This record gives sequence, C-alpha cells and structure tokens, in this order.
Amino acid sequence: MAAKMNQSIQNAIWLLNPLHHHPLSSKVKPRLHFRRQPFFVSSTSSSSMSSKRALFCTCTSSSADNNGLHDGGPFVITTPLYYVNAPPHMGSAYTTIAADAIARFQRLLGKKVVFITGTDEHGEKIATAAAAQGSNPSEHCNVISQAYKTLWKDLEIAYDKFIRTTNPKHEAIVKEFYSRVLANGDIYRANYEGLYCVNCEEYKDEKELLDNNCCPMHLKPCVMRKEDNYFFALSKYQKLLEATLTENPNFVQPSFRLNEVQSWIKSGLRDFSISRTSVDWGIPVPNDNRQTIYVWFDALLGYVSALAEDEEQSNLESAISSGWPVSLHLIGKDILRFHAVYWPAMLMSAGLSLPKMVFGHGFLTKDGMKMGKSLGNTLEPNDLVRKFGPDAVRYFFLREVEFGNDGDYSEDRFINIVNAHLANTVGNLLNRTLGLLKKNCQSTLVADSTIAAEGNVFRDTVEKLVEKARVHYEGLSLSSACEAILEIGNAGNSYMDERAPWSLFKQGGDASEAAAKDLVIILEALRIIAIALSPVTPSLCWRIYGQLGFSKDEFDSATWIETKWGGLKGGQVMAQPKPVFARIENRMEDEDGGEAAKKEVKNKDKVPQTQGVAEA
Ligand SMILES: Nc1ncnc2c1ncn2[C@@H]1O[C@H](COP(=O)(O)OP(=O)(O)OP(=O)(O)O)[C@@H](O)[C@H]1O
Repeated sequence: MAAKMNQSIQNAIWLLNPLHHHPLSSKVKPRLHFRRQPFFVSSTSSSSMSSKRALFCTCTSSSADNNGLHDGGPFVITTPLYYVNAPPHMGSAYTTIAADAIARFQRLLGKKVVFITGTDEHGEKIATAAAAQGSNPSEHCNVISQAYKTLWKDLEIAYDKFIRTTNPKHEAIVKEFYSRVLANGDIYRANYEGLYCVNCEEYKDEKELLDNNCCPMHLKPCVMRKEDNYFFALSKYQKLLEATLTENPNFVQPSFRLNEVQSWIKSGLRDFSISRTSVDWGIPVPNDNRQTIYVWFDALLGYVSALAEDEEQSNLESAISSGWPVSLHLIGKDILRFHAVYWPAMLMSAGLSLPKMVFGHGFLTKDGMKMGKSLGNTLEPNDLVRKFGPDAVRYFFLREVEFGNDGDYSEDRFINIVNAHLANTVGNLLNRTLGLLKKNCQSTLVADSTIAAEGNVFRDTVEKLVEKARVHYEGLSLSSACEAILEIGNAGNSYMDERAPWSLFKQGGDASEAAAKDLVIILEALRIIAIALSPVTPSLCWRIYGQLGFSKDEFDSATWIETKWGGLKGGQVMAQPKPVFARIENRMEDEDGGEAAKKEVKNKDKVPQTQGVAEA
C-alpha cells in the first residue's frame, strides 16, 4: 500500500511535469544493443515545453460504466489508418463496419461522437507499390485513398473525419510531436543491424520468425538491414507501462489480449528506431533531411492530427484540445503492440493523455491465415456489397464473428444467416403483420401499443431483450447485441404463431378486435427492433421504420430512448407492406451429371410467403 502510494506521488510529480523523467523509468537502463553516437538536439528547449503540460489520463471505470469508455466527454473512436499499399479488402472493411456500429450506437445514446478513419500513406511499401503500378507515390496514394472513401460510402460508414497522413496539417503535428519527445530526452541516434520485415515495416527478433527468417504474418523472409537511425527510448517506459496496465486493466481489450501485452512488456522493451535513411517517401526528420520519420511513428499521430480543425495552421495543442484523448482505438490484433505499447510510451514522453481503451479484434481468415493485402488472400468487399447490399454484409460479419475472436468466411453461411435472420425473422414478420393489418384494419392501428401494459409477458420479454442488447453494445459484444435483438424477432414470430390473428379475424367480434390489438403489439416489437438494430443495419432499419408510418427525420433523430415500449399510437397509418429485405437465393444446380454441384446466387426481389401471409 505504502509502496503504491509512493508510486502515485512519483507519478503525480511526473504528470505535473512530464518533461521530468519519470522516477520509475530512470531506474530502467535502456538495453544497449546499439552503438550510440553524439547527437545534437533541436532548438526546442525543456523550458519552452514546460508550459505544455498534459494530464495523464488514467483509465478508471465506474460502476455505471463497466468498461471505462464513458466519462461524459465526446466519444472519440478510431479505426486504424489503413496502409495504402493496396486497395481495401474485407478485413479493412470489418474494422470499419464495427467502428461504425459502435459510433452509431453511441450517437443513439445521445453522445457527441467523433469517428475517425483514414489512410496511412508514407513508407517504403507505398513507394514500392506505386513504382510497381508505374505511378508516383503521391498519385498512388490519391487513388487508393479514394478507393477507401468509396467503399466506406457503399458500406454506409458515417465517419466524421478522414485523415490522410500526407495532409500538411499532419506533417506539422508529427514534427511538433517529434520535437517534444526529443526535448524530453527520449530520442538518440545509433547504428542498428537487424532483420527487417518490409510488410510489417518493423525490425523483428529472430526468435519470433519462422524458418528462413520468414515473418509469421506475411510468410516472406525478412532482410538483414543496417542503418544509422534515430531511436525512441521505449525501454525507459517499461515500468511505467507495466504500472499503467496493472492499474487500468481495461486499457487493453478483450481482456485476454491484456495478458499478451503484459507478457511483451515483461519480456523487456527495446528502444526502436523511428527514422529511416533508405526511405524518401516520408516526413523528414526535423533538422536532418537525410532521414524520414518511421512510418509508424508518423501514422499513429494521425489520430491526433485528424482532430485538428484548421487545415492551414494546425498545431499539436489545438488538435489535442479538439477531442483528445480518444475513447477507443479499434484495431486488429496484428497492430496491438504498436497501439498498446509503443503509442502509450510515445504519448507519455510527449506529456499527452493516453487513450482510454485499445480493443484488438480478431482476424477474418482464409484457410486459417489472416486475410491481408500483402498475402493477397483477400475477400473483395465491393463484390459482396454489389451482390448482397450493405446491410447483409454489415450484419453477417458483426453477427457471425464474435467480436475479439477470429472468424472464417463462407458464402453458404453468409446466405443462410442473412436469409434466416434479416429476410425471415425480421423482414417476413413485418410483411406478414402489415399484410394482415392492411386486409383487416385498412393499415391503421386500432390502439396505442401501451395496450400491452407493464407486466404483459410479451412486452416484458421485449423489454428484457432490448436492455440485454444495450448492455452488449456497451461492452462491445456486437454479436451478442445482434443476437438479443434477433430474439425479439423470434419472440414476435412465436407470438404471431400462437395467437394466429388470421384465424381470429375470421371469427369476427371480440376475437377480431383482439387480433387487431395483437398486430399493434407485434408492430411495436418491430419498431423497437428498427431502433435497436440500426447501428448494424441502418438502411434496413430505416425501411422498417418508414413502413411503420414514421418519417426519415424521425428515424434520423431517434435515440435509444425510443426503444422504450409504447411508441406506436392508435390511428397511426402504416405504409403498404413491401419486402424490406430481399431474400438471397442459393440455388444448387446439378448441371454436370452430379459430379459437382454448381452454386448460383441470385438476389431476387421477393420474400417467400409463409403461413401468416398466405392466410391473410
Ligand atoms: N484479415 C483481417 N481481419 C480483420 N481485420 C483486418 C484484417 N486485415 C486487415 N484488417 C484490419 O486492417 C488493419 C491493418 O491494416 P493494413 O492496412 O495494414 O491492412 P493489411 O491487409 O493487414 O495489410 P498487410 O497484409 O500488408 O499487413 C488491421 O489492424 C485490422 O484493423
């Protein structure tokens, strides 16, 4: 306890003056596997920096907030800034879809949200990729960056900021940040020789490589490189990082990834080189134009420069005051080390607050290998969107892959899931109910949905499930959130089947009145689904909401409060029933004498009739 208190005091001293070396870090000797060279610092002095203090953000959690993400400020969420060595693939889309769903959910909660995405455009791989296309790096970046923007539009990604690391405001901020770290005594110059993976843009430890010094991620041999570079004194931050993670275990999520990060740190942090002599396509090192800043040291700062409002005169301080720190860095597990180790240490060195959480999700895989641009084993998101539409693509990956774990894609599974859940459970229920309402009630609700009073079993079920979905969204369990919402649809279908309103209508009198009320109750459940599922399938949910007689403005301005039971009013006129989600047909044709089944997928604009509709 006393030791902890002592450490807190030491932390506090350091926090008040981040330029003062942290007492813990000073006890840790950097590993000297480099030959240091005399090095002359730039003109930024410690005293001029001391006014630029920053509060070290501890990632505490409260009882109302079990994952530490919510503290009353804006909710700032980022995707990785994707590397423009090649166009986006389904892996890149996966992170962005998840981030979009989380951002939309936070907006539903009434939060001010800043959703940041963008492209990482410097480095050796980009220059090589451009040359391979017969292009220059700048043109190449424009083309690929635009491909990302186009895909995000097609996938209905509602980002707030798109940062390109070739943007001049970014360059200014990177240089300023570099100078801060330099002034803090955390940059030195040394020779380094080691095995380098160009695809990871990272020096590797021999022990983490496969035979023939192959990178385990990219399956390509690393090359021996010797460079005279500037280094960041990561090792100085070892103890401080350890303490940060111990005190703020929510910082790295899911929790099993925290162990991974803690064991990297425990195994000993090495200083890493933050400049390259061999790469022209990058931001020049301040005061040394012969070197460019290492692409990761540059790219991570994109999360800060994205916040800078002023394109012309941006500086670190103004960017920071526009929303830093980030609430959630959403990334794939491949870049966890950069975000959960390098980045916090860099921020500590510059005296800036840490992000509140880094969530490293799993991989979409193909034959067990990470789908990636460098391996070229990617799934084309444009094809999927063209064939199946954005709602189906968004829903499938968020529902099917448990967020945090790896997941494999199969077209059959894709078709089965979206047909069963979106076309049948939700779409068909709406269509059946509206069909009955049209035939028997002139498409008009006979009562408010509060006719199902508190304590009504069906209403209770819906209320419990929607609350469950909220808790899952908050905890970033996106698949479980979808599952809970779909359960509402299942409950609605069971209610419909048990009550069989089509036959009650035939009886007339009280039975007919009861059937009309049943329809109101089922439609209320569908209204709640339309709000609750909107972070995942925004267009589909709007189509549902629209058919329930609401305007687009009402849909766009709806908040999570609208998931409370009681939103439908007697006399409200529903739209004509029209299928809201086209069923995908997967026709197995045996065209060659039974030797191989040929699959043809057609997206037909029809929903099969079920008993309820047929009876209606
Ligand atoms: N297979 C995948 N599954 C899930 N997310 C992925 C996948 N591939 C890329 N991503 C997302 O993109 C990020 C990496 O972006 P990057 O632009 O480096 O793409 P990449 O395809 O992994 O590149 P490369 O194959 O060259 O390493 C990951 O951290 C993750 O957010």
